[in-house]
Amino acid sequence: MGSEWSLLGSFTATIMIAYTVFDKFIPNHIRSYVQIYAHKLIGFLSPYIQITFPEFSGERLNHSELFTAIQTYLVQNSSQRARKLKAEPAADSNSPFLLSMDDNEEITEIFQGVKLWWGSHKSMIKTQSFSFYPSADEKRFYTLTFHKRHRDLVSTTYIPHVLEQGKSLKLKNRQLKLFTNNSYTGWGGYRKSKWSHLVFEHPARFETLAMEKAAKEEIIDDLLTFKNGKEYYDKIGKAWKRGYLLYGPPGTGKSTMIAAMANFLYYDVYDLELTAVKDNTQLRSLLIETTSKSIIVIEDIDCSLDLTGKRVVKKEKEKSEDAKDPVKKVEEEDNKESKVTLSGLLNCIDGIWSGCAGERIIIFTTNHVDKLDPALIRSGRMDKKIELSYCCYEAFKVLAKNYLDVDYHGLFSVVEGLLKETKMTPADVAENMMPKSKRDDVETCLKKLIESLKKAKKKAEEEEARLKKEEKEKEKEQEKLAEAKIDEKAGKEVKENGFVH
Ligand SMILES: Nc1ncnc2c1ncn2[C@@H]1O[C@H](COP(=O)(O)OP(=O)(O)OP(=O)(O)O)[C@@H](O)[C@H]1O
Ligand SMILES: [Mg+2]
Repeated sequence: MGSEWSLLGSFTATIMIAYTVFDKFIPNHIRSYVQIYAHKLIGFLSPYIQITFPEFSGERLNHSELFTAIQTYLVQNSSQRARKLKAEPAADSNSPFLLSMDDNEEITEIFQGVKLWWGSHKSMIKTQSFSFYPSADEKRFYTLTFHKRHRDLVSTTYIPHVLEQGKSLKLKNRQLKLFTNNSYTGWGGYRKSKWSHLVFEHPARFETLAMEKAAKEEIIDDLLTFKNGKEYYDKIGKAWKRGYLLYGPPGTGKSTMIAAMANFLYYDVYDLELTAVKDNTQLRSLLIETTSKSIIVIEDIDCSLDLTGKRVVKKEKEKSEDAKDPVKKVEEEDNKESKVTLSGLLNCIDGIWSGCAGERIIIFTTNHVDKLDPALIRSGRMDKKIELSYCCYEAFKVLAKNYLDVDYHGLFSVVEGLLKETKMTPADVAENMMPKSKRDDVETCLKKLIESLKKAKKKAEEEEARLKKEEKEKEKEQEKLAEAKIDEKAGKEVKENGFVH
């Protein structure tokens, strides 16, 4: 084994020295010929096979999932064995930093009695243009070297094993992310991503979500069935996705519920701001870039999209004036209204979207469910519609536990009675009940809430009385108008016929 290792080491070193000399002193056109023949010669002489795994792949140089899985696998397996290590901040993990093998370092691994060598490399891409993204010009890759008699074992067993281990380790270590879409200013290649992300650290959980217990359990069951439903979706031949529509007045917990869902399922959240998407093509490429095990959220769908397909057209005169001003022209380009149409969105939801790897949830929220186009919310697109409404007694009890840490208090019955007669959102109940200083005990907080509920009740009653009064006045006016019309008609008849009925 030792001799094999040193043989490979000296062989690699010779090749590297030769390559450096060659890279520096030989002109480009000769270099490519020499490279082809040198590779052939190495292939002929060496009993070893080498596989390269580049960091970026494909025509658009997307980040390779393969590379990421290997990287995770090697971080776990190399830190004990490599002599040259590098420490990097762990953006995607629970620990503050990660140790992995340094660039141009190699480690050996024995798999089913077979020896393999992993190498970590970095090369620079020579670009002419000045770049603000120095790291984008670095090309990183891993190499896997093994004897050619193990070709089958490596390709059919070892590499799949590494990928599976890497992916599951990543899943185990990862932190949830909250993605937001960047407004389009030329997402150019791999340098500017379509999505930016932060670590998702919302504390919401189903236990702290204020709503009726039965409704909550139904949603949890639904989510669990979905999460564990891969085989079922395969069996029925349906894409593994689910659509939810959350609707209700502001402050009833729609966004909070989305956070609770993400924490419960351990899915990333993609917060899709439709107004920053210029057209259907961009929407499609954004959705294609989302990963599985994610929730895609479109908040306030009624406000984000012109559901009738009509666009606000600027007056021609204003347009031509703006066109003369170069600053306004640039601003206009940037602020151009979103041209995402309802049909584009629907196509994305059930067309392209279905073709993506599964395990995705899409959630729409709205304050005005009646404003939505039926096509958007029909079954199959929105599989479950969840109404989040004003605070009920059960929801209040959850909030009291969250905010005051009490399960019961003598004043609860007063609150219960008032909640039956008054509409108050969970957000307002929470705000009114929250201790404002250290001196505020449970009773003080509950009394404050009762006071606010009474005020809200009085206000609602006054509002109702005002509306009733307005209605009556309207009715009276209409009656008067009708009477005046009858009088006018009668007057005309007298004039024309000269008599009264
Ligand atoms: N059902 C609830 N359970 C627990 N907390 C709630 C609930 N509803 C509202 N809250 C509290 O009120 C705040 C606002 O709620 P949230 O943002 O979820 O409302 P929303 O329905 O998304 O409102 P909007 O329609 O304005 O987006 C939250 O930060 C949360 O603390
Ligand atoms: Mg919200």
